Amino acid sequence: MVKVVAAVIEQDGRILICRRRNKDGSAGKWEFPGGKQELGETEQECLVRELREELCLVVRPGEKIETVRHDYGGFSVEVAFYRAEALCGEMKLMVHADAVWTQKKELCSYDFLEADIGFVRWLAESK
Ligand SMILES: Nc1nc2c([nH]c(=O)n2[C@H]2C[C@H](O)[C@@H](COP(=O)(O)OP(=O)(O)OP(=O)(O)O)O2)c(=O)[nH]1
Ligand SMILES: [Mg+2]
Repeated sequence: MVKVVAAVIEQDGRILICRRRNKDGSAGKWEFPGGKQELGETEQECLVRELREELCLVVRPGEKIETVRHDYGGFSVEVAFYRAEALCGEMKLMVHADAVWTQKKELCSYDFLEADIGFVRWLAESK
């Protein structure tokens, strides 16, 4: 079971989502920025590190919204979705093909990674 932490960064009713590069697994799918938790690292530390590495953003982790387990057939993941606040940094795409600040209600029109689909539906309906 691979443990993954992902960030839900909301600003002015919009949420930051990122598109995976074609060379990655799950090519071209949309996701919340984040990545695999390293040994000896807390979930919050992982979130801060991943957002710095992937987008050059300094974030402050907020509440854990939900944990989702998903079997991709061959490997399974446990994704912890955290709210996060972007403190500073100019966003720069280091690993993703694209990033979009989407309206919450438009979230469902993006082709997300399988593990995220239920969560995305819930988030799109949330206030
Ligand atoms: N970042 C992220 N990964 C997700 C999400 N949903 C989901 O199933 N995953 C899966 C895809 C990957 O199999 C795994 C970790 O993804 P990752 O590619 O971001 O890991 P990483 O940043 O540490 O990258 P790497 O060092 O392994 O290249 O979690 C999500 O919303 N965000
Ligand atoms: Mg990642």
